[in-house]
Amino acid sequence: MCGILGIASRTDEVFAEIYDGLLMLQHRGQDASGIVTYTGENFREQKATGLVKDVFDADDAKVLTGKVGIGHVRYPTAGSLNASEAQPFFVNAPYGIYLVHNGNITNTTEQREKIIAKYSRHLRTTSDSEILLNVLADKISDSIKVNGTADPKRNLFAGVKMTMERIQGAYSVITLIAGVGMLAFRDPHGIRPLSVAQRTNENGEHDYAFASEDVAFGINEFEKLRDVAPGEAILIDLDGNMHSFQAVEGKLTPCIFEYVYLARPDSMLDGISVYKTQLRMGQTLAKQIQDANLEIDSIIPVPDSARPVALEVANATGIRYREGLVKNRYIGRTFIMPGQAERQKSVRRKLNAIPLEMKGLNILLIDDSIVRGNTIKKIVQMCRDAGAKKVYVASASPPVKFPNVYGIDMPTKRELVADNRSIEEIQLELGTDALIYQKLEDLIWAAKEGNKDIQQFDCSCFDGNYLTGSVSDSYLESLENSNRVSEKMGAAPVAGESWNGAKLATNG
Ligand SMILES: O=P(O)(O)OC[C@H]1O[C@H](OP(=O)(O)OP(=O)(O)O)[C@H](O)[C@@H]1O
Ligand SMILES: NC(=O)CC[C@H](N)C(=O)O
Ligand SMILES: [Mg+2]
Repeated sequence: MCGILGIASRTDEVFAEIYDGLLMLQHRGQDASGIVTYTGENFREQKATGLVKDVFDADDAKVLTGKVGIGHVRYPTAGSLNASEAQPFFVNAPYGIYLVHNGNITNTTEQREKIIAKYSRHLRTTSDSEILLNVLADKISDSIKVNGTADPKRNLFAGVKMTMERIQGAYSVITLIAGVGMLAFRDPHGIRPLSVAQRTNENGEHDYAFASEDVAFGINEFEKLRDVAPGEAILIDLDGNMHSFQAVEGKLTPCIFEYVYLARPDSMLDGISVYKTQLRMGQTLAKQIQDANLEIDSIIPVPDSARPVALEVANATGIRYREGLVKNRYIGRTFIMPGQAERQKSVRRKLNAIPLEMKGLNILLIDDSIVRGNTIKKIVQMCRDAGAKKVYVASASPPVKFPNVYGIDMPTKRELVADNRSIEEIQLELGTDALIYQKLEDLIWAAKEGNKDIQQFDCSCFDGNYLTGSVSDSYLESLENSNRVSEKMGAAPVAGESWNGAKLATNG
């Protein structure tokens, strides 16, 4: 997952607005940040590895002028960690296009070959997003060849349609196109979120914004219009008019893990409140906890993301809720930190047990998910060290058993603690006195209650069902061996080098 944002406004303060909006999306990616604005003549770009607050400064506000711009916060799920893969990406023809992407493209190998062999393009990085941009550019060019240059909107929409027919995987995208405007589109399954918002100035004119989560709108006084439909493209032209086009037929199957962990609780995605979904997850989990007949003195959430679930479990079971773990708020999200060693160390830096809530007590820890198991394993030990008598654990989502290929960093099966283990074996591995997982049907119910029109969710990390088509073993292998290093080295690669010493393609 990454966070993407775009604003087409009538004021010249778009850089500051994108900056503020990206801060609201920081939880979606902490590896790199980037913003590009368009002055009407030129693009102005700044991107680097790091958090939004570290990548941009007051001088950027002077340089990145213009009324329209797009931004990105990255959490790498394909390609490498290298700074050259920070987004937005640029291609200079046709028009000059900048692109930001949230998701993962699953047929990159064949698309890479086609781009190079058929269109004689050169790719500068190992990023799937760069491939997506180049396919889009090729397809818009193809349309220009057939239809001429007179109607850019027609060429853009035709280009998006052909791109959607060629690209597989998950993609929510915003592009900035010289002389034309801001174009956004969402894959035909709508796996990753994307919504559009509007605000009206005193002259009755509209500004528009796109964002991964609607929580990014309020800070700039935008009001959400709706979610972008799966398979839809929306263009905001440079005169501030909005045009929509259903590029291909879509069927909404959003990623259920967004509601478990990725999105902020104060966001609404595809008509579903993340917070309310988490409360409902608490209701269903409570039933299982009651059925387990454990003697529990207190329910303790693993901060932050498990709090709403734990609160509702406590309400439903009548067992007291206690804050027994204190979070150091200056440490980032651990699950999305690259490198296994880094993740493990950061759990210890991040959370600390309150002995008063532990000594001689039977506690039930609740977390939203158990992925690699690093977080909960460390916490269980920490609680025992602080004097807990029994440490039970409940996960608000089912066992994560399959790689995620749609933009969440769960690339390899074998690094998942639930891979090839029974619940008893996982319990043993994590060192808990009892282990309870949410049932998948309960999780689906919790999300679906928010929007009964949604027939199906992408639950692939729980059930291995890849809705965009079967995912080849070679693709999974390529993700596993990608230059993101993941847990292989336990650390980020030296600039210009991958985990196995091969040179990364940078700034070629
Ligand atoms: O099993 P693991 O691989 O350790 O990953 C699972 C943990 O990672 C996430 O927390 P994280 O610390 O990223 O963020 P949070 O503070 O928002 O909960 C998630 O909420 C779990 O606690
Ligand atoms: N998590 C994401 O959405 C990442 C986008 C893209 N696959 C990248 O790795 O940069
Ligand atoms: Mg957590």
